[in-house]
Amino acid sequence: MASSQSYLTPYSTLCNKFAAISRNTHLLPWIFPVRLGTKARTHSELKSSNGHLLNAVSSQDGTASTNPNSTCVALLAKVGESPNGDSCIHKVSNAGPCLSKPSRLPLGPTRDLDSEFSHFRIHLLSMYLAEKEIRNARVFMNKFVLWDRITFMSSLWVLSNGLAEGPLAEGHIKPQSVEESFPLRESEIMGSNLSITVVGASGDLAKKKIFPALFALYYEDCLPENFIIFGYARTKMTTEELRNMISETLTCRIDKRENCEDKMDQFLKRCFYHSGQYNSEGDFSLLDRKLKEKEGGMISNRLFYLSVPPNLFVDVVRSASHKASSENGWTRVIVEKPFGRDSESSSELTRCLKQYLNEDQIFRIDHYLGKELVENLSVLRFSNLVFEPLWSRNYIRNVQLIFSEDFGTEGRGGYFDNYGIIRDIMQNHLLQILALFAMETPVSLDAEDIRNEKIASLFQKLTLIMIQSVGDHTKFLNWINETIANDPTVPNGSLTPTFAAAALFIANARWDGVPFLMKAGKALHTKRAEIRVQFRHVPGNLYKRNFGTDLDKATNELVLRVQPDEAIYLKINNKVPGLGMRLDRSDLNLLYRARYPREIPDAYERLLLDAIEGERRLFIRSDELDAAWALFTPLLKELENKKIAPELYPYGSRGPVGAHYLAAKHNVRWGDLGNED
Ligand SMILES: NC(=O)C1=CN([C@@H]2O[C@H](COP(=O)(O)OP(=O)(O)OC[C@H]3O[C@@H](n4cnc5c(N)ncnc54)[C@H](OP(=O)(O)O)[C@@H]3O)[C@@H](O)[C@H]2O)C=CC1
Ligand SMILES: O=C1O[C@H](COP(=O)(O)O)[C@@H](O)[C@H](O)[C@H]1O
Repeated sequence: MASSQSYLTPYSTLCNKFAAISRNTHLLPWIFPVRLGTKARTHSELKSSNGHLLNAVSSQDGTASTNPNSTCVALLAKVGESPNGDSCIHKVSNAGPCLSKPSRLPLGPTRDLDSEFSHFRIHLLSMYLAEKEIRNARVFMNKFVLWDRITFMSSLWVLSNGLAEGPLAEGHIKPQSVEESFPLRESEIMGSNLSITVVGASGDLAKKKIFPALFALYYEDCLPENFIIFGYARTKMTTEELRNMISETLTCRIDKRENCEDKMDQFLKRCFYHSGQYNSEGDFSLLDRKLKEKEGGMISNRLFYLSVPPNLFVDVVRSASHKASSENGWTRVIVEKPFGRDSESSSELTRCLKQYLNEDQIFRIDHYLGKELVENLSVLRFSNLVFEPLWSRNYIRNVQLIFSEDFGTEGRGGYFDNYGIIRDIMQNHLLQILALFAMETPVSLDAEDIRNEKIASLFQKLTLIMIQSVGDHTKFLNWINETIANDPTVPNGSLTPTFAAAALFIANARWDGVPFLMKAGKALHTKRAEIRVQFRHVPGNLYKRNFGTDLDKATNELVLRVQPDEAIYLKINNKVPGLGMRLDRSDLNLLYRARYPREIPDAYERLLLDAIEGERRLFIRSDELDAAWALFTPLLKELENKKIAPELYPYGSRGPVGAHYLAAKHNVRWGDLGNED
């Protein structure tokens, strides 16, 4: 290694190069895919990662040591400095004027640059590069966890532009296994503040779901130490009134535990209110001022939750992005559905949002993806040997996705009449579940790999098959219940369906010919969401005669009950104990409340936490959304253009009988009709 001078001189010139990277927009696409792969970490893992890293450095230059601090000391000695122990890492971390404002570096809101450990690593890497030891630098970098490599690749780009070789090709970066990454929770990075603004704070969803979910996250210590929550809406309200409003809906779900009341008080103290118009940049500017006051000069990361009707999304995003974006941290926006009414309006919405936001700032929520059992689908499939081999047309006869609610459009008739059950439930919640159920194995669990797989292996190959039910035109089961007709918020003569059923097929090798049936309805006899997988008959079944004539009854069925009372059970045939040979259908039953006594977090908790941590896996990417609309738009247009009148079904019933015709046409019997269900 060279003298201290030779390290330091070129290092200082690198500052300008770092500053210049923001103008090198061609670098961003290169850095971007890697950034998407970042994972959150815990503080202790960061520390251990730091040790790992230092060991990697030391093994490079022969100063092998298992102690990060001594490695640090040894390295610094080479540049003529002699700090000791813990102070070493801090000293090196803070070195270099160009790194004093790391979050302004071109990577934008990446968490790693906020960390002093990253500064340290950049510094060390720059030593190698300054010595034109590009090979060593590469080896060094390859030892890093993915998270670190974001920092390093950006440095390498800049440095290699100005130093030894040309820009590094992507191929130089060795893929890192998932196991090797050490997630760091953003909240644990020092000196940053998280500000969450709930836009539409006076509304139903905010009260019912968003504030309670935020409180639950706070209770579980999942929010960063420094966070504030602002409610924003037109309604005139004081902060005190907002707190009173929220406190009415916060459940001490964990009330069996201690401190719930205290925690609630502490949580409410972090909540504030600002009243403003949704399209007023002036009002968002005032919000920005209040946010800054509370953020107290820390790096600010800002999350906006758009809990307002969709026609307000663009106004809010425009005003917020112009006037209330974070200046030194990240800004993210959670958007609630509906994302348009059809392909055209959805693309238009995406186009408008993207005038103000990048795709990676937009978190389109589909709260069904945050439900425990839906999240578990991939685990069940990909980490159990017994299921994946059966997961195809060879063994599966049909798949059923069932959603029912035992209440009608009450209170949301205005919204619902404009959308209907197909847009409200099928095009998003059920289709997303179908995609996760049927996709091919993704390359990794990375958000982009999963979403790519959903698109590539599935959406492009799906066809929606409909059924004729009434006359020549009604190709979709399309029912309306009595209450929508009587709901005062629904215009007279509404043709909006509250019940629908559909059959879909996937034209690929795995699923060819397997019907995927969906049915969704409001005002039915029960509230339930489930996935039912009916397996084929046992060929040449020795016990055939024990089942009578109805062989369907004897097939295995796997049920994932998403709600209520989460469960996974497998219906099997079993011998009834005794001297005779009587067979019985029994369940191998994993009832969550029996197995896991801890309460299951609400979907909104999981999704909010993911958005805070920048994890996109459970959010809808714009191309997924386009594909979902492309599937449903022609059908919706046909229904609406032809003004096909839905048939009535009684409130509280099991829904229209036509759903059975649809199933029968595809040799399917709905699984939710059996006695045991
Ligand atoms: N509620 C639910 O269960 C679910 C809701 N969603 C979606 O979440 C979002 C929010 O839902 P929800 O809370 O029910 O919606 P609300 O209808 O309650 O609207 C939220 C807030 O937006 C403001 N607002 C409502 N209508 C208008 C309007 N025409 N012009 C200007 N401001 C208006 C009101 O605040 P103020 O008057 O104070 O400004 C209201 O409190 C919507 O996009 C909805 O589709 C998605 C899934 C479930
Ligand atoms: O998105 C929606 O979901 C709810 C049902 O959600 P759940 O978590 O209670 O099952 C539905 O009532 C609403 O119409 C729809 O917009």
